[in-house]
Amino acid sequence: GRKKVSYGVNKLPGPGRAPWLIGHMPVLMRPEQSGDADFLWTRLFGYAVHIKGPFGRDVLFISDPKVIQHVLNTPRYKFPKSPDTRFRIRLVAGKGIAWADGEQHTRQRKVMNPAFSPSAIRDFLPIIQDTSRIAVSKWQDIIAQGLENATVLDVYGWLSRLTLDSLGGALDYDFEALTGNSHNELTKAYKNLLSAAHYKPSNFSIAFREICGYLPEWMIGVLQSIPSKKTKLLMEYTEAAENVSRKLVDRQLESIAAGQPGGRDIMSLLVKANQSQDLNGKVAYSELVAQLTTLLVAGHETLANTIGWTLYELSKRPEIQRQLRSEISAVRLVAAQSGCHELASIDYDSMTLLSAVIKETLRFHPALPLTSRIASEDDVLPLWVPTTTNSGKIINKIPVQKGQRITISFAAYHRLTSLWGDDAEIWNPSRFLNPIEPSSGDKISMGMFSNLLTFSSGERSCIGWRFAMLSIHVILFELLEKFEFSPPPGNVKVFRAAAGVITPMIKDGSSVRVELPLTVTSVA
Ligand code: HEM
Repeated sequence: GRKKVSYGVNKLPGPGRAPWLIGHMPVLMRPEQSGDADFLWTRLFGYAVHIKGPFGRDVLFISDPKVIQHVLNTPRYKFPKSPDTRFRIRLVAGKGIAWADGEQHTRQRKVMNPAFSPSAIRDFLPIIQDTSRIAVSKWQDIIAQGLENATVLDVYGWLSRLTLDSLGGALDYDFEALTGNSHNELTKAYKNLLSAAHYKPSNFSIAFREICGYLPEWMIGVLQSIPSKKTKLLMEYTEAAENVSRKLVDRQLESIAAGQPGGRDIMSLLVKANQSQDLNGKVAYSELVAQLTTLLVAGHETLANTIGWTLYELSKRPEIQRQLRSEISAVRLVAAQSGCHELASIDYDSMTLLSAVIKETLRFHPALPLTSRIASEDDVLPLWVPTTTNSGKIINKIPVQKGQRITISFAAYHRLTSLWGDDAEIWNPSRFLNPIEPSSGDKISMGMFSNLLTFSSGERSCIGWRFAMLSIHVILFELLEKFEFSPPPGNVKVFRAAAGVITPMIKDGSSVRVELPLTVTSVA
């Protein structure tokens, strides 16, 4: 039998009662702006909060660094993704690595790692540079057509096409999203896929997705065939992506069979790595195919968002843009003096201000604001900051039982003043130029760098983080070198929509849409 514990998740402070069917999910998933509930709960109730999930379930809502470190960094899938989370992932990305669990995940990750190694990523640099320059010259053309040297552009729309094309380049597939004359089925199916599928879910779909996590395969198939606008969109997309993916995998298998060396693109590296595994290590053909969909979903809008929010913050700060531009010229000069006409990845690494600006955006606007896990066995979660239970008891650990749901708020964690300083509520890149030591608690060490959780941490962390960081550096470099960004005229308010990823949207009368309008001026 289980040990009786006198305190647990349901003894922690929290927002209290909620409707049985949907719990506090509407507050969390349909806020005015992404993170509203996260910040409010953390401010009112502390770093470990008791909320209600669908069907009366008790959920631990957590921003405490030590608990997060324990949950994400304990190996061997002790805290797997919950069934409803996996269902959601499966709907947008198929049964690829983000969906897989346990041993299947280990196998897939091993086969995919070579395509995301530092040296593989360096090979993708020219693709990212070339794609960025296509966007730059398109913008210059648009500006040249007007009377002034400035124009208002939907920067998010452009970034979304740019990141799709550069990811496509790394996958050796041409989406033709920037060239604009595309009738590509996948490009069309892709437009704002994540935001369309996740913005303002109804109470019905919140409960529905929860249930789907537990249904047998065939029943999900039947339910998905019930036509709704959102599922139809997703299914069209998944179908288009799988067609493309099959072509790419087949091409690589054929060239291996013909004894040819094969490409250096992600899918080729993936197929090659799989061929070199022994029988136990190999993943199935369908798993290879599912990876393309996964990579596009995981990498496309997340990248566009992060770069978009960086330009949004910079548009309000001309002085930081000026400093960045001098850092950019300096790097160009050093490269030219050493006889290189093209920049290498170490050149981008050397840019301290640009890196600080990017890190600050990753902290302030983490593309994925939260993730959900489930305890696979009874455990005790150590707290960084002691908390007080509803009965007044001060605790420094939380016992949890097998099956306990845990929602990790990256967004709230990234705003803890005890970790990031008193101005955590403000976008301020200088915090990464002169980092402060946290004043209290044990040392925290997690995430891919700088204790940021934007790419998560541990065995389920973002496999594409190096590719993402290089892309963000290169794209911002090319854009800031040629253009100045400022707020658009009028009183346009861009808001952080909670649409799975933190998406820039604007209100236009009674309708809202995905858009980031900025004034873009050619640098003389
Ligand atoms: C700024 C851009 C990006 C951000 C913020 C981001 C963030 C994340 C996060 C938070 C996770 C963990 C999800 C969870 O546990 O709930 C993740 C997983 C993943 N990401 Fe990224 N990502 C980015 C770009 C990319 C790119 C460019 C790629 C690929 C080209 C990629 C591929 C993946 C994959 C395959 C996974 C699943 C890994 C696994 O489960 O083993 N991501 N990402």
